[in-house]
This record gives sequence, C-alpha cells and structure tokens, in this order.
Amino acid sequence: MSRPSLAFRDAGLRFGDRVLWQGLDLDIEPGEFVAVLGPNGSGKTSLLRAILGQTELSAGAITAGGTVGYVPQQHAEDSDTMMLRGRDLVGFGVDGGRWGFGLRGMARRRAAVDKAIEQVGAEAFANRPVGLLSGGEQQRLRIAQALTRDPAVLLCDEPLASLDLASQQVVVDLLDTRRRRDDTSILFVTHELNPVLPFVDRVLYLAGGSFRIGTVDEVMNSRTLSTLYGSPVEVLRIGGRLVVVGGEDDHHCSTHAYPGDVLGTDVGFAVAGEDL
Ligand SMILES: Nc1ncnc2c1ncn2[C@@H]1O[C@H](COP(=O)(O)OP(=O)(O)OP(=O)(O)O)[C@@H](O)[C@H]1O
Repeated sequence: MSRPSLAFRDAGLRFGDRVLWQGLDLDIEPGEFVAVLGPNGSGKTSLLRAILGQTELSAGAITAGGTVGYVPQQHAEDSDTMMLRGRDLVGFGVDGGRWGFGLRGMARRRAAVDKAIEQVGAEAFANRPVGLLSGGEQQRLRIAQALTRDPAVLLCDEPLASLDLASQQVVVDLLDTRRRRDDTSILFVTHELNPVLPFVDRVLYLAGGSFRIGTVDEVMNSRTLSTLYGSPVEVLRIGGRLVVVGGEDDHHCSTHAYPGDVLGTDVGFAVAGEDL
C-alpha cells in the first residue's frame, strides 16, 4: 500500500479546558479528497494549522508524506497585496532558497510560476493587479501559489466562500484534476458540502470536542450526527443535495444556516436550527 500523504496518530488539540478534538487516528491516502466539516469554532482551521506546524498539538502526532500546500481562507486582502500582479502573488509560493539565487535560480523560479499559472488556467489575467481580479480569479491564483511547491497534500480552507456557483465549479474542477493527475490529497474545509459532494471520498466531521470520519453516507446521516452533536439532527436528501437540520452543542448555541440552502438556491448544506 502507498504511503499516506498525511498520518494522524492519536492526535488531539485543546485550548485550556476546551478540547477541540482528540484521539484522531487517520491516514489520508494519495489522491484522496477529504471534506472537513463542523460548526463554527469546532477546530477545522486549527486542524489545518496543526498540520502546518503553526499550532502545537496537545497530544499525538501528525506526519506528512510529502510537501504540504495551503490555500488560505479568502480575506479582504491588504492593499499591498491588491496592488501586486497576479503572477507575483503566485511567486510567493516559491521557496527562494530552493531555487537559489542568480540567473538560473530566477529562471527556474519563473518556470515554476508559469507552470502553476498554466495549471489553473490563469494565463489571461496573471499579469493584472490582484485587486482588479474577480474573487474566482483571485482564488485560482491562490491555488496556483500552493501548486508552485508541487504539494503531495493540499490544505484548502473554505476555498469556495464568497464565490458564485460558476467560480465554485471552476475551483472544484481544478482541485479534482490536480488530485487525479498528480495523486495530490485534498483536505477541504468547508461549510458547503454540496458543491464537492461528487468528489468527496470521506468526510471528517468535527463537533462538540469529538469527530466522525467515514464516507458521506457513513457520516452524513441523522443517527451519526445526532450522536456527535448530542442533540437531534436530521439529514435530508433533497434533489441530490444534503440538508442538515439541527445540530447544537455546548460550545455553539447558535445554529448555522448558510444563505440559500434552505431556500433552495443550491449553495450547500445547512445546519439549521431555531433561528430559521
Ligand atoms: N491559539 C489559540 N488560543 C486559544 N484559542 C484558540 C486559538 N486558536 C483557535 N482558538 C479557538 O479554537 C476554536 C476553534 O477555532 P477554529 O478557527 O479552528 O474553528 P473553525 O472550526 O475553523 O471555525 P469557523 O467555522 O468559524 O472558521 C475557536 O473557539 C477559537 O477561538
């Protein structure tokens, strides 16, 4: 069997008395697409930060089988970034030390940037300032930035947030192409499962200090999520889409409704509760 791209061994993370997750034993295989779900504050971003070594685990270990690439959450970028050309943003992903200085190093760096831009189909806008690009175009450049390092695993933190449906599809197709062609594993943090439902091999669902890992059918069902949340949760399939209703825990008295879902505008999944 091939070496896992990521191996979690009895991994746990807590802040003070608050356990985000613990006892996580998981091998993520090359080319596997794993969606990481859970309510706000359940520790999804912290999981990515722990993989990147930016947050220290409270217990256990995480081992990466190769280079880890990271596509961060889309924030309003600072004005300096907005003035950069797209290809300069992509260039930040290249480790200068790896290519060395001098003309040869510069040429190799440029080739890595060109290749990444080509892989995301961003040639037409890579020379324009980031601030003039659409959200979808910016997101493609962020993925290109991560690809410059030829990652064995790509960590994506809500990469579809604030993108329209067409741009979501472009981003998801890019990631799917990458994992199929290069066996890159995808760890995909999202509140919107439906856009990636056809691609997901397994779901890691974090909630209430615990987790469930398994196929979509194994995790996204009323019984499993009710047990995880410790309160009634109903999972409905409507027109091929998943809608999750209910789901509160000690830490999250608020509920999670993602605009459009329950209204049927095909955005994603909803954890909906009393405020609906
Ligand atoms: N360094 C830290 N020290 C203390 N608490 C922290 C630290 N980092 C994160 N937390 C807390 O851990 C919890 C989990 O945060 P995290 O950002 O991982 O959640 P999340 O599941 O990604 O949430 P969201 O869906 O809102 O993005 C939050 O309550 C956060 O405030």
